[in-house]
Amino acid sequence: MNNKYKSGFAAVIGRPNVGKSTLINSLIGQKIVIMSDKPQTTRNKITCVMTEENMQVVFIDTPGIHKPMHKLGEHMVNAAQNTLKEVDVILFVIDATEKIGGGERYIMKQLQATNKPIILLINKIDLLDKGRILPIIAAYQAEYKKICEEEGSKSKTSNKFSTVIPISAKEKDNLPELLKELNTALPEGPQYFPEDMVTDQPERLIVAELIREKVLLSTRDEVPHAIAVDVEEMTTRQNKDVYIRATIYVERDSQKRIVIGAKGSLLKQIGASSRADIQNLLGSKIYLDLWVKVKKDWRDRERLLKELGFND
Ligand SMILES: Nc1nc2c(ncn2[C@@H]2O[C@H](COP(=O)(O)OP(=O)(O)OP(=O)(O)O)[C@@H](O)[C@H]2O)c(=O)[nH]1
Repeated sequence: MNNKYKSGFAAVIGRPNVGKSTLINSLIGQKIVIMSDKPQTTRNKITCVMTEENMQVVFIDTPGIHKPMHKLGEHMVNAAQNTLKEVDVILFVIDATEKIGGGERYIMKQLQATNKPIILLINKIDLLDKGRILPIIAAYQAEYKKICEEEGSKSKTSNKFSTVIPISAKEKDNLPELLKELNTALPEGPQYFPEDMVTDQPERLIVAELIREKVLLSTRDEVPHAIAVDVEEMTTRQNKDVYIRATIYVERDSQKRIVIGAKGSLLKQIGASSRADIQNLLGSKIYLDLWVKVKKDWRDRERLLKELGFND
């Protein structure tokens, strides 16, 4: 029956750290979405395109929905809420090893207002005994029903998830089931993007995300999320080598000292590992010129947010 070509948009929603980036990477098979052990690292909406024989899915990797705390938080929340209105299907990812908490309830409150099909993905099942999965599914279904009733859900859909699939994004368990459900949920449509296209984000933004990931990984907890990376120049030389100049923005002098490290040692390390990843991504030899600058309270400056690409 399903032999018509399908295409459309799928939003990936979930609390920070539940595995959204890992899921997209597993599905698309290339490292393009920032991954780190720190929560809330996915700030840009990176759109990935997955082209299969029977469908093309454009994944919107939303920033984790959470309550606004400062301006940057508001941007993230707005981006995620707008995304919900534009898509054909919503993937709600939860971490099976964590109890349902305020974060999940907050998201479910927003989901009940949409009339889009919602696929609940119970992620990280590789960390659980099989017997523990069914009670988790039941708990989520009961909680969602309760929230829909409390909110007097006006949506046309029933107060149920369309489908629930236990998965392991890391081990790629049950991902074929997910593809099947996506195919059912998507409307008939053309292949919008060329087959070899994986993301529609400009390369500069991806390069900035890769560098940002390296800074977060190498500084551990010493430099919080108060960093941004701006790729100021990216030029391909005649011999096809690529020259990249990028600036890491921090909020305080002390953070600048940490990122640079003793005699520049940490910055060198960040540069080396970033270069390796970027080389992999672009397939060319990379010259990376990295700078660190202090911009105080940059999180609350609208203009700067725009400059750095957080402009929706
Ligand atoms: N064991 C296990 N770990 C997983 C799985 N999926 C993700 N993880 C781990 O969970 C952590 C967070 O994963 P991410 O993919 O960065 O999470 P995210 O939801 O994109 O996080 P934000 O970008 O902060 O919103 C990483 O350490 C992943 O390796 C899984 O299926 N099993």
